[in-house]
Amino acid sequence: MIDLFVIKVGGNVIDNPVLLQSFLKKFADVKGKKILIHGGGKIATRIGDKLGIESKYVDGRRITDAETIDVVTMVYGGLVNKQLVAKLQANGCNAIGLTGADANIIPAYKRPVKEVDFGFAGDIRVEDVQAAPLKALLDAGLTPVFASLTHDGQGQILNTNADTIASSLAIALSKYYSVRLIYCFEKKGVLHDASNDDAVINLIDRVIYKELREDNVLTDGILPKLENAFAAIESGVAEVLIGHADDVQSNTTDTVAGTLIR
Ligand SMILES: Nc1ncnc2c1ncn2[C@@H]1O[C@H](COP(=O)(O)OP(=O)(O)O)[C@@H](O)[C@H]1O
Ligand SMILES: CC(=O)N[C@@H](CCC(=O)OP(=O)(O)O)C(=O)O
Repeated sequence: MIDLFVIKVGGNVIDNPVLLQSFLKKFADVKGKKILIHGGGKIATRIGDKLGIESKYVDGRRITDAETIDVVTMVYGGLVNKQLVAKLQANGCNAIGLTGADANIIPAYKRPVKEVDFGFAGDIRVEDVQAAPLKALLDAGLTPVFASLTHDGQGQILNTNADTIASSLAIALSKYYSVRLIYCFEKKGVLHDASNDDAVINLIDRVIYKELREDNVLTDGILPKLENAFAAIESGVAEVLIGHADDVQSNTTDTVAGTLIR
């Protein structure tokens, strides 16, 4: 099988022009077939603030009411996606910007209201993801760049966590490719101590994950990231890595830097 790199870039990198520039150059230089996934939660929060629309999160997921879905559609699908595509083009990478609504690649359903009403937040059933149009774009030599938006098939855009989109696409594309899923963020990997950037844990399996959780080593966004990483590795994705955006290139080779998920 041909290799495919499915790479997600984190919100703290997108929000840092120096880190972002360096990441995009390295991403553009990655050899072979690749896909980029992004969110941009921090930028959406800032622009929402300017418009008087306050951002609320529960369990790391944004409460996406009617005003908020318009903000995130504009920010993720417009501003961030098109800026990333233009910057990749400037680096010689023939990128094409997409949301999950384009070519019906990521159908989703509105999260049912239980204790919390997340509004227009979309959950994905991996079996619904349409990998064939993505393969056609990859075969045409293009590099798809996905904003963290999906749709319900009835005309409604939904807001879906970018880590979840990355793992869902990686799983769906595993029928065509040997996929390496790489989560790039502003830390060198999953850390023994979140304040010590050098305390990288080289390998995490379910047993180690349980121990780390019991020891309260993992908090905030790293928890859903690891859940998405395990979902991928347990559903046919060949390799899953979590590492620094600056290490993206070595993480597409054998000289892995960061945390390997098994
Ligand atoms: N043990 C840990 N190792 C690495 N990051 C951790 C750890 N515990 C908590 N974190 C936090 O998790 C965050 C990553 O999650 P998140 O912000 O959702 O990522 P992204 O930027 O990719 O969207 C890090 O910025 C860090 O603050
Ligand atoms: C439903 C939900 O929470 N969606 C996320 C999508 C963006 C995202 O995941 O961006 P980062 O990877 O940059 O955090 C949000 O709006 O924050």
